[in-house]
Amino acid sequence: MVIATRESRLALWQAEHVKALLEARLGWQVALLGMTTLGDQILDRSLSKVGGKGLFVKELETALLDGRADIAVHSLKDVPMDLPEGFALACVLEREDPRDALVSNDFSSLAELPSGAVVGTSSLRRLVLLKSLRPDLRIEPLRGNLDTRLRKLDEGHYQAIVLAAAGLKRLGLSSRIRQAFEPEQMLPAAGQGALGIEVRADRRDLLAALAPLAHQPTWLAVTAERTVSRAMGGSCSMPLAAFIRAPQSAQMRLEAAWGEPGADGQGVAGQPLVRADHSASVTNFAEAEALGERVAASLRAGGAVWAANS
Ligand SMILES: NCc1[nH]cc(CCC(=O)O)c1CC(=O)O
Repeated sequence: MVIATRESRLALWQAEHVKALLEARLGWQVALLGMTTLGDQILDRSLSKVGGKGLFVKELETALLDGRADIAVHSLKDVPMDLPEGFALACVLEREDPRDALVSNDFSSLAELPSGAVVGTSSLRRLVLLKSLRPDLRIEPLRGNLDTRLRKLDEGHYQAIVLAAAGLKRLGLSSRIRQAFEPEQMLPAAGQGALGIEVRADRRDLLAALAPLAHQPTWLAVTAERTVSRAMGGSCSMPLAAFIRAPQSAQMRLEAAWGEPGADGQGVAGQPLVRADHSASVTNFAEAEALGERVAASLRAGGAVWAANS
């Protein structure tokens, strides 16, 4: 069994995590195949300008196609809802911490940041959510893997940065989290904190073997969340948050938020976020997608539209 993985520390941790799971639960022998993707190479431009979702997964899928690897492990946040023809998600694992986290060397919360403070993030979602909480902040682009982003903070380019708590925790960097935002403050991205295992759709053997590893409530919840993303335009770089807090209940409440990034990437002053939320009993994928579609329709009715690369 070979796992194709990106070579960032986070991707390697995730691949090792799945390797250990497969060895313990299925008794398999697993090796890792490290690869560099386009998304890892392009560090100077915002992901929204270079193609967004899919950038991190294409090379891994090529390895699955030509048989160099059997499975690929992904952060679901980076994976488009509709995989390319011939690929399938074999399972989604139980979600870890879905929250965003503030990291700073000088301030212990968003509220403590002085007026006009520079906060690093290249996520349009984080930009619009931060701007709605603190319109006075200056948001500056911040790309690169976790270590790079932390280093740029430590070099003094930003007073604070915002990134996924899950990534920091996986790498043993929880001590750097000054504030973990609760979803009511900063709504997470569709799929944030959840890992998925991708295989070639014709690998029935793998689909069957991996099915027992699935965490069904997480899978249903992230399906609903990712349906909102697909319905709004499908790019991972939209100013969109979509999140289900308590997926263990048959009644799932899907919340979403949308903001206007503005031409200068600083948001549009005074413009409130478009918010939508609906609840439904979700016991299968069709119901999850229907819930996601309803929330997306409400966002659009509230004025949310995605003009790519605007
Ligand atoms: N876009 C990069 C990315 N993809 C997944 C995670 C975090 C881990 C996860 O969501 O499972 C991150 C880092 C970040 O957003 O700070």
